[in-house]
Amino acid sequence: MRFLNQNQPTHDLTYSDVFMVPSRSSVASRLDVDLTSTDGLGTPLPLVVANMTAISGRRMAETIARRGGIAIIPQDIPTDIVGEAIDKVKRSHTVFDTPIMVTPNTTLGEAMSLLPKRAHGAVLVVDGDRKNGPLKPLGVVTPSDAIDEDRFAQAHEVMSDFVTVSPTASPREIFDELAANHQELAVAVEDGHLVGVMTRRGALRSALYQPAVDADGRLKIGTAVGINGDVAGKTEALLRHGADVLVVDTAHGHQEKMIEALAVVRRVRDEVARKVRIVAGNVVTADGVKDLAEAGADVLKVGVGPGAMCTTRMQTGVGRPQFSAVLECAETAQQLDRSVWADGGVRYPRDVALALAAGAGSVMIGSWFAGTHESTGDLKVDARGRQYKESFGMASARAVKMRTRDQSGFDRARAGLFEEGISSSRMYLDPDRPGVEDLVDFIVSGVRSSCTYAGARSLPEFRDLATVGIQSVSGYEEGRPLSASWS
Ligand SMILES: NC(=O)C1=CN([C@@H]2O[C@H](COP(=O)(O)OP(=O)(O)OC[C@H]3O[C@@H](n4cnc5c(N)ncnc54)[C@H](OP(=O)(O)O)[C@@H]3O)[C@@H](O)[C@H]2O)C=CC1
Ligand SMILES: Nc1nc2c(ncn2[C@@H]2O[C@H](COP(=O)(O)O)[C@@H](O)[C@H]2O)c(=O)[nH]1
Repeated sequence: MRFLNQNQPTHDLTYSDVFMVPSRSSVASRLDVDLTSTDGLGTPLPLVVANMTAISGRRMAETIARRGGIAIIPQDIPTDIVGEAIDKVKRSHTVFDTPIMVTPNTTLGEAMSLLPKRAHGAVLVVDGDRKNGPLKPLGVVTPSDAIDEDRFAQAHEVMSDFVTVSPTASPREIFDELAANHQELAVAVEDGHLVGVMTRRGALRSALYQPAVDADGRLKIGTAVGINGDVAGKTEALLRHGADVLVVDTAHGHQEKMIEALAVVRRVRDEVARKVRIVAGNVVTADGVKDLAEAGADVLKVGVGPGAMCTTRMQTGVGRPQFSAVLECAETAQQLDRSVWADGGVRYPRDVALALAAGAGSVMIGSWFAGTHESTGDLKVDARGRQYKESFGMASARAVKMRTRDQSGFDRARAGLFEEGISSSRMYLDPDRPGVEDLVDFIVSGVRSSCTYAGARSLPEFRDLATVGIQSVSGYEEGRPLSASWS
């Protein structure tokens, strides 16, 4: 990356402070751009879902991995539950989605309450015990099946037929089959047993994206470890459960306790002999990168204070504008043969592109993904009828209370005084992009386009070729679209 007109910045910059200019390009199509991450994880997309309790669970992990990214399960979740989440993700199909399933006797009211958990807009009625053995799909229930029906009607009484496809059908064949039948959801069945579902849009996505898979061809998932408590025991358990990356995470990553924790995580990883990448943070300086790299981190997580749930900068005055933090840390990491994740502050596709131009190997997103069907929270509706999910920061009093649940009442109450995050915020679902895959489409189309503007076919090329300028507030404002006339 270079600065336009050789203008070296005289102060640190946020994503909003910068822009990129186009360069002469030989890349004819945005589809010619390879967005494989450069952090050593090799995920087909450079996108990571932040380890935040309100956001990252197994539905999120499965969905994002199917499209090429990876989710990190937070450190506050009990290890056995994390193990179950890993197991479920690993057993998920890499191409077909997991449907919401109910038994034939489930009430319509209950079936409809489950609908927002996934973006398919349908609930599948199945026969069989989903814990033991194959399931037989019987029908689907959609909101239109529910119109004028009693909430206590049973699913088998209101369900409608579905389009059946073979698991070996191509996305194009499935799309065409659905279009010919004026249907939205296909059910993949093999020997009468359920394999998964695919919507028309899912068929398009399957043709555009590659799943992020491990050496055995199963979907990837990462987990976080804190620096307190039984770091060795937790690390070993997570590795044995099958975690594909370990994120050693704390607010102030450049502290000696982190360096000690990293040594433990690295030792256990080598003993268990699973060569997963170790990510550690958060840091924002070259010195932080050097110390954590020396302590055993493969990837450095960069960002103090840019997060949407974050009160650190207002509480402490500590942090650093994120574009400059990523740029400096990525340069140092590259010299040490390491990589960085740009963590926090991403609100638009442009921010992802700018983080990658600054040298990030992948970009971590939290709050933006909170307002989606796949985040962990329950869907709520405000007084104006807008759908939202509740989100909260991992250093908020709410999260601290959960994290310290094994401590005494006194210690918990004292820890709660040191909050540096928002305990409750509303993340509204965008009616045009209510699913995390809709946001992935939005981000990926933007980033592919950024790459072709720079003349880059891959992320290493993008980092080399991007030309970045510094803009005023009015420069940024000029780029914002208007939803109404200006006079
Ligand atoms: N990226 C960011 O800007 C931030 C991210 N977070 C996120 O919140 C989550 C919780 O992190 P965290 O609060 O570190 O909780 P942890 O449970 O990981 O504990 C942090 C440990 O570091 C010690 N510590 C020393 N100095 C600090 C400091 N300035 N801030 C916080 N802890 C300090 C704490 O001791 P003691 O409590 O006794 O002081 C405690 O032992 C993580 O997921 C983290 O990524 C939190 C804040 C900022
Ligand atoms: N200072 C705080 N930072 C937090 C808290 N919870 C999470 N985070 C950080 O934010 C990013 C995600 O950023 P976003 O803008 O995409 O939401 C996350 O990975 C953490 O590093 C918090 O309570 N306080």
